[in-house]
Amino acid sequence: MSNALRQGSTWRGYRGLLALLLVAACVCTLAVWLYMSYLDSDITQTLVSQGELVSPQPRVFNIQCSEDYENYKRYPGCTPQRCGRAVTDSVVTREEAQVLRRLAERGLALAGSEGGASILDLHSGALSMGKQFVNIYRYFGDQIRDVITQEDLQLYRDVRGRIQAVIAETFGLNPTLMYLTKPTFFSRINSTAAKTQHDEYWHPHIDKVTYGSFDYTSLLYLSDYGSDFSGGRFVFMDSNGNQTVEPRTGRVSFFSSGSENLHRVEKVTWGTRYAITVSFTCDPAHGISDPALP
Ligand SMILES: O=C(O)CCC(=O)C(=O)O
Ligand SMILES: [Fe+2]
Repeated sequence: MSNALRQGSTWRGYRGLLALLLVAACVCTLAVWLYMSYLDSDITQTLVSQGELVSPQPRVFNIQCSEDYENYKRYPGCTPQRCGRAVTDSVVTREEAQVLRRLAERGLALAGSEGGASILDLHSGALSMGKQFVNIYRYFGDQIRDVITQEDLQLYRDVRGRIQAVIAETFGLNPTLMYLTKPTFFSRINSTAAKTQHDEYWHPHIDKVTYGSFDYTSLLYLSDYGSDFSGGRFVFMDSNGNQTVEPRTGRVSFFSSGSENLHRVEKVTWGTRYAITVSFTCDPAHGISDPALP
């Protein structure tokens, strides 16, 4: 074989190998990309499960505050310097949560949404009724005193105060510079199909955007994931995956309300889920007083 011929076939061999390598590299890249996007969409970690007891200290997960805070007015002693999320089972006892749950049951039994999500806001008096809301204080007048007692309201105030204290301690805030803000409400969720937008509790959202005044959100759970209901886990949606909190009677979950804590609630698939949303603002102008009977 002449030299030129030999060189030509060697070159063709190289070209073939190169093409093969290129195809292999492409396939590898595609596989890695598919795997990464699969992981991205499917990583769900349980932050705290229903069966655990987080006590005596809250379990705290620090996260970087979002840049949104640069656009908000700062209130020293309250505006988040540190952001994050935390869960504690030692701020509200199971017995206290059961008293509040019975209050929620009695209140919501007065009416309720036609769809699967009803709320009762003791501060404004708003109660879901059919496809809308009524004001319990106007609609039921003095009869409401049979449903909501002074002891219930005292318990709400106590619990609110303790939640405020644990949030302040966890995030290094001055509790006297945090104010309860609206809406503060009991929620009852079951698996009935939504009838109006008010029933669509499962959409991902940022509390600071949805509610405006919120700086710190807390949720007090009044029923148990797995035994009272299924679905209905709380989901923090992070860019690298989801983290869930499983509701447990008496469990308090709290977090900074900015976009670092995008979240949603899974659809409830059976049973009934009760919770209370208790939130705080740093802006005294958005503060409200504790719920009281008129
Ligand atoms: O009930 C929950 O777990 C969360 C509700 C919620 O995200 C909200 O009220 O903004
Ligand atoms: Fe929320």
